[in-house]
Amino acid sequence: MTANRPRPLVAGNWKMNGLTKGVTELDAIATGVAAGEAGSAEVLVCPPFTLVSRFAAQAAGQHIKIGAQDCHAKPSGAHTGDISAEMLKDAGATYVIVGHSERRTDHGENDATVKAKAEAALRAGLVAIVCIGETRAERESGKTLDVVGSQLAGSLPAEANAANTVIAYEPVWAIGTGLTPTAADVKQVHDFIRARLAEALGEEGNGVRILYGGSVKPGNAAELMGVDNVDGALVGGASLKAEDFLGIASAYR
Ligand SMILES: O=C[C@H](O)COP(=O)(O)O
Repeated sequence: MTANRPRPLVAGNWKMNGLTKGVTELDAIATGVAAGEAGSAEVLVCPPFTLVSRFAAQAAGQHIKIGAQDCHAKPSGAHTGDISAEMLKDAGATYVIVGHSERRTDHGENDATVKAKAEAALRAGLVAIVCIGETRAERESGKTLDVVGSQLAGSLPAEANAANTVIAYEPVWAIGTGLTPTAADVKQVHDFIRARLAEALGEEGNGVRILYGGSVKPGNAAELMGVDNVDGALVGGASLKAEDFLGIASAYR
């Protein structure tokens, strides 16, 4: 384990899942966190846009944060169907995920787009969770560190610091597949990201949280969260059920 690790963050990305009845699941998560099931970890739920305001109201006064899954780079304007970081802040969000591989693939987002969105998040007073990660073909051709390094350099907001920016390393091939890298592979990439953050941000880079994401489940969370420079998890499918999500967060109990 790394000395002086930052406070871990366990974040749930609900993706395009969740209706208003999801409030009961959120309550169950909040109840578990209040009972100490997440230990020292900060716990965040990122529902779809439609639930951000409702969840933020529901989570008020509880030890749980609410975030969103994307934002537009501009604060307002003629952008039909888009949501700005300022709107998310107004709705009660405190975090926003940017550059998830599903956004990069489905919406053609590149590093410049992601950087602009991360900077919009900071402008609005949100914490940006910046996602990076290699595809299976990139890993198999030995390009993982090149890809991750290039995405990090291209996506990191100019004013990044330990309080306003989180990095999420998500190998694309591990998302929703049940596959995960070995602990040694995760360590190699997280150590590399830490070194690059320290180069870019100096001492501040040592405090930036680096999450692992991709098929994190209650059964593998303790091993993955125990790896050096893994400061928490970005969880997809397993964040939809309070019991599973708390089972992951309990790695920090
Ligand atoms: O944002 C979360 C990741 O895409 C991981 O998703 P997953 O836990 O369903 O593999």
